[in-house]
Amino acid sequence: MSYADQVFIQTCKDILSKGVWDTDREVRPRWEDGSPAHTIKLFGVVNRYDLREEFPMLTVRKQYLKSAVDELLWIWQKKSNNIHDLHSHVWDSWADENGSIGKAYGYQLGVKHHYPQGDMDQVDKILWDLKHDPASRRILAIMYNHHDLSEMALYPCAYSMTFNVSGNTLNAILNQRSQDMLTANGWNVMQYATLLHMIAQVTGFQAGELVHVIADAHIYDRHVPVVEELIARKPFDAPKFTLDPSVTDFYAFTPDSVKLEGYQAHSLDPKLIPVAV
Ligand SMILES: Nc1nc(=O)c2c([nH]1)NC[C@@H]1CN(c3ccc(C(=O)N[C@@H](CCC(=O)O)C(=O)O)cc3)CN21
Ligand SMILES: O=c1ccn([C@H]2C[C@H](O)[C@@H](COP(=O)(O)O)O2)c(=O)[nH]1
Repeated sequence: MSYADQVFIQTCKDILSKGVWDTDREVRPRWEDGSPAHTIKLFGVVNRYDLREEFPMLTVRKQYLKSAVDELLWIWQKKSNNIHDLHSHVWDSWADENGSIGKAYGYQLGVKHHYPQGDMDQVDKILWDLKHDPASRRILAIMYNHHDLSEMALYPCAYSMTFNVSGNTLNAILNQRSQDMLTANGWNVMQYATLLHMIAQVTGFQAGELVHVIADAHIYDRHVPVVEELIARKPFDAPKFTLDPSVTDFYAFTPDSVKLEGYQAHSLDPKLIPVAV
């Protein structure tokens, strides 16, 4: 059984059995028909994935790794905030008439800051530190910039990634303030596991643990029956993940740099997953 399935199933069971509904409150997100999208949530979920053991990928529902990696590279490599630079439609509902999602995600990672080593953005600072100062405990990127929140279509959810070296191993903590379990838990985990593999490869480390800290892990009301069906399924084993070993420059990765072997997964009709906006 894929370890990511085990974690997903347990987290969803915990949310459904111990979670708290927000039905008595006003909430921001809406369904397509305009009704409020309520959730049941659990506060403070921490999941650990050891990338040396296996790649964290769901099999209880088929996932599209290349599409997820395309969005990851849109943020971390292209540092774009425009959906015209994205090959999927996952951000369409939050874009303005020019395709912009405002000063969120990729925009924040593209802003240059002044450091003792020179002016660079947060991604290049991470790459510089891992190459020149791997003992540093200050290697992180953060997109939750209060100064610019009023100009973001959606406030960053997966908002910070902290890198930390132990021996030859590169570990990371993904901080996420809000997680839509059905739409994006598997999606975000495989994205940031891939990022850890990529950054480790180009800085000469072995990818180790990804620790995923989620403040508000929730299941939307209309997703509950789908989640109940998914967690009753019998998972397959995790696929084998490989990253093109010839890539030594972070900016040379493409979605085709990732490969999966032996990925077996249950299908799920996308119409069953409406996304609350
Ligand atoms: N309510 C909500 N949940 C989210 O997960 C979410 C937001 N809003 N707003 C911004 C982004 C958009 N996200 C999304 C939206 C849709 C898919 C999605 O439909 N994924 C499909 C594959 C899509 C494709 O490959 O083109 C899937 O099956 O995983 C994934 C992430 C995650 N984020
Ligand atoms: O990468 C992402 C982006 C977004 N989400 C989810 C989490 C929430 O359900 C919504 C955002 O709504 P807020 O009211 O701003 O929390 O999007 C995700 O899970 N992963």
